[in-house]
Amino acid sequence: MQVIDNIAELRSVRGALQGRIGLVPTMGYLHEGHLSLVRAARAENDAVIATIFINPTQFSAHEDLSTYPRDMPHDLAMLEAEGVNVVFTPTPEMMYPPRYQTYVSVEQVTQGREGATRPEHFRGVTTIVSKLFNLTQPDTAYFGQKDAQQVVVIRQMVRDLNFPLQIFVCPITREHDGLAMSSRNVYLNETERQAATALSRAWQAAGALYEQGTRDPDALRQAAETIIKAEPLAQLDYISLAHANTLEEATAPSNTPLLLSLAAQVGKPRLLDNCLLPLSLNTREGATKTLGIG
Ligand SMILES: Nc1ncnc2c1ncn2[C@@H]1O[C@H](COP(=O)(O)OP(=O)(O)OP(=O)(O)O)[C@@H](O)[C@H]1O
Ligand SMILES: CC(C)(CO)[C@@H](O)C(=O)[O-]
Ligand code: BAL
Repeated sequence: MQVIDNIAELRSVRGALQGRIGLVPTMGYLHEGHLSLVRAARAENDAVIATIFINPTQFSAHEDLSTYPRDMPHDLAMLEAEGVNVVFTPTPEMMYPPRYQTYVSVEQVTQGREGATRPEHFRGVTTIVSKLFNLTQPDTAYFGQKDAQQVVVIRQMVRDLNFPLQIFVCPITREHDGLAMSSRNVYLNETERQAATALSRAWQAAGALYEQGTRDPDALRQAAETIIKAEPLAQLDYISLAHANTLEEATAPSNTPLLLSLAAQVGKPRLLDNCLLPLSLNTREGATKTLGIG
């Protein structure tokens, strides 16, 4: 495995790679969720490039950029064990040198949900992901359903800017009790860790109602909200029930694929979770075929 920390070397190593290239962009502090992306990329490509970069432009001033968890030696050992060919680990100064002034903004699907609470976030994500696509020129790039709005935003960007690549979406990898794996789970103490299961219990309640035939969007949102509100350590940020292709909020009963997504603060971290409805869509194939496919 080659670990590369500068752009010139990355370009030269990329130029020498043959066949189909899969890209897995991450912010590090890797867990099984990240590894599920790496394994999919490994199985479907001739070479895999992973990136580890805590991208400052997607954090607002009050967020946890300086304390975001880091463990580069452990991350590199995990990626090596998975058979990754190249890991790119740039510095912020390399990606955003002095006088840097170019940003990529997707205008509509960035609104609401994560975009409401983190107004600068997606501009940072689409900027860095564009740069990583340009530098690594992958055939396929892998993202997690956990950040479902991010998938929709990136797919919109790929279509609009004609990036010649395919996006694959991997389902959410969970702890045994349902909590979605996330690097920020490390911030949870024991009591908060228990309380954090409210997020998966919330979408499961809405999912069960949906499977029993309920289609009223407010009733589905309400089922999820009741669970979060019953957990004193969880502070609800939003619950959204939206069309999975466009992210337009659902206003009427519908049998087309929906995304129920939610965010809540539990102690220090703000946690995300979601499910596609019908629940049978929460697979790699289901998520790849529905999220952000207009
Ligand atoms: N539990 C998970 N299952 C599947 N994919 C995941 C999971 N967690 C993260 N990913 C995906 O891994 C990629 C890199 O994510 P990132 O490095 O931000 O990890 P994270 O655990 O989501 O961190 P954070 O705690 O900051 O949300 C993203 O495409 C993300 O959606
Ligand atoms: C896609 C990404 C690596 C861009 O910094 C980040 O937003 C993430 O880890 O989901
Ligand atoms: N996976 C999302 C990255 C972030 O929270 O900035």
